[in-house]
Amino acid sequence: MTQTKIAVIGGSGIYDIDGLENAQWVSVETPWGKPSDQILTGALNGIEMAFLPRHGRGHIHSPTDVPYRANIDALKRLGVTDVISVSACGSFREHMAPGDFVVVDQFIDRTLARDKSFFSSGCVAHVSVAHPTCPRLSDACETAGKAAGITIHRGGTYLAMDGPQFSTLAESKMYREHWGCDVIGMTNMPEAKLAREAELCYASIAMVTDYDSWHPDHGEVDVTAIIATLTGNAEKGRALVKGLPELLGAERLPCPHGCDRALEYAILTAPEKRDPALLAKLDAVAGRVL
Ligand SMILES: CSC[C@H]1O[C@H](OP(=O)(O)O)[C@H](O)[C@@H]1O
Ligand SMILES: Nc1ncnc2[nH]cnc12
Repeated sequence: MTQTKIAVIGGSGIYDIDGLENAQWVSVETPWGKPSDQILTGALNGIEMAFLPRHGRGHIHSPTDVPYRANIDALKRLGVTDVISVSACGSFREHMAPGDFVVVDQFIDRTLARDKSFFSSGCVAHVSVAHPTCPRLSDACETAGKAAGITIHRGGTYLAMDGPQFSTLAESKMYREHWGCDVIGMTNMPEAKLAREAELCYASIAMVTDYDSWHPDHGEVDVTAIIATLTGNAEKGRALVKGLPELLGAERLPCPHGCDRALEYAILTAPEKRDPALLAKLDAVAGRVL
């Protein structure tokens, strides 16, 4: 029987979580380099937990330089089954107001300068990301959020941009009016794609911190105001996370949406043509099918 192990990847303003039993920061080495930081492991209501600050404690990594592959590999290596991404985002919708949470279910990936796959020549694989988030895990996040009294919107399209600068007014209007995006951030891609390749269920909780730059009644994006909103609403995030163990339970059944079997038929390179060096690096993320 597989045991549930829930990882929380904390975004800007979230560098720690409290309340874990037997909490311990552990170092994890990966073939893809060092993760953003040590990983806090422990348990919550009898369920194993892991917490990784995406930007590192002290906010060291810029959105493009976050070691996304090392982060996902490290979580997989620790036996994580479910990944909850918590991030700050700008909103393109009036009703998704600062302080609200959005359970993101779609992405438009505008990032360029990032390593987006564990696979490459020597072991070629193509996974589907048509539905990049796990509905089962998203359900749990929505339920936990509502139980914690959070205004939480189910479903939303997240525009992932490189940054670190915020968008121009023309970009902001284009994403909102023509591309149908609901929120914007700089980190959920390629994180979600890599989680799928590693056969991890992934859900994204985006906390609205601002209206980006499109809103006529709000000024330009201001990082000080973003952090103030994040800090002022941090308790909501903590309350949501605390509700997850009970909802997910200790026994991890196969994901009804197949996230944990994403690689089943994905690898195309013939066994005798595979690069042994790359296969060695794939031991954690693809070991199940190699
Ligand atoms: C602090 S404002 C911009 C910064 O915040 C978000 O980070 P994260 O997604 O890790 O919460 C956003 O994506 C930018 O990286
Ligand atoms: N407006 C915005 N654009 C990109 N990333 C953000 N993170 C928080 N607010 C953001």
